[in-house]
Amino acid sequence: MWDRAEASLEEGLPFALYRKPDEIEIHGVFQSNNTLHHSKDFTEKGFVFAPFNSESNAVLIQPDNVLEGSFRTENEPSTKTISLDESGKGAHIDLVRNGIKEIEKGRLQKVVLSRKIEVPISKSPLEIFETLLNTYPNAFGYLFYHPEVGTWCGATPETLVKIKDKKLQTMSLAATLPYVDNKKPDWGDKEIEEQQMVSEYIGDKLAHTMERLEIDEAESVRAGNLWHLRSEVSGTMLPNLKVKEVIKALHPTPAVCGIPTKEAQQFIQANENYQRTFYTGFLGELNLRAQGELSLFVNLRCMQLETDIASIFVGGGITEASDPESEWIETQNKSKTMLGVL
Ligand SMILES: C=C(O[C@H]1C=CC=C(C(=O)O)[C@@H]1O)C(=O)O
Repeated sequence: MWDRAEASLEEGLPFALYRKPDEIEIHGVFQSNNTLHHSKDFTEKGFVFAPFNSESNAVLIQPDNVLEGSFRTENEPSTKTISLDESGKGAHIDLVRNGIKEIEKGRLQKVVLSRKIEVPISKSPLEIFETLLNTYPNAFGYLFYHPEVGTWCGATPETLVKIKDKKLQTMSLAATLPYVDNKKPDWGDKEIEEQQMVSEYIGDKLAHTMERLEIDEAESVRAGNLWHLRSEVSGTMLPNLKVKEVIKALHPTPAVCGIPTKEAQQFIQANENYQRTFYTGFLGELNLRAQGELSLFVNLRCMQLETDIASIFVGGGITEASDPESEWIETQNKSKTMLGVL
């Protein structure tokens, strides 16, 4: 599979390699020509790669060749010290301040604000992906390539939605604290409220589409060097509900956009200093195992790889209680996830 991926990169042919959280199997979806396909309504078969902007088309890698293999994780001792760069601090703090002002005016309840960090790289995409698989066994780890889209990889902790036999699973994931050895996180009111907003939003959005819907209590989950708060959400879809409607209800969730969605999207578009493209979009298997079965993840803790440069994307949820300096530190901490594999 690795040779095939290497050859596809050389020949400019699209593919996706991925490993689901806590699994050992690696899957490869390879397309045998370089056509840029899109998914119209998520009934197609393949690997989907969708941008943040829900109005734009989702890219589809057609499964001309599907390969499976296993990957034995070697726990690479992390000897590396990650040096963090303070450039971009002023601009990010201003962005967060503007977000808080907008919330105080009552136009928004929450908004997720992000930035891009560019770093030089010397490793190949496959070397980076191998380190990523070794470093983050609990995440959804992927390497995506399309000559017209670029090369992306990531280790995301967030499921957008899994559907099988009309049974749906998703999650409300928000709030961040750094991981400290042998210590449980001590969540403050800001974080608890931030995650509750996401749970309530998902509940409201899905309620009318489900026969049954359960939202579990929030629990602390570890994602690399970070802690998050997560509630598992599960339900049974109404018989005639289409997958497209479920995705429309869920993407973009307030874990990556905000509340209300449209106003938060407009604020992000007008105020972030770059284009998110595929960061905070979603990706994964579409009808590959059976029609109506999918396994999609939110594109977080990710980066776009170019020949000598990687663009790492990091953001955080802003509420009225946010402190700009802490939000800056949070994005610095989040950047360590990808910096650690370069
Ligand atoms: C937007 C990101 O994280 C989201 C997911 C979990 C926790 C988040 C937070 O604490 O703000 C964010 O909502 C990111 O990692 O770039």
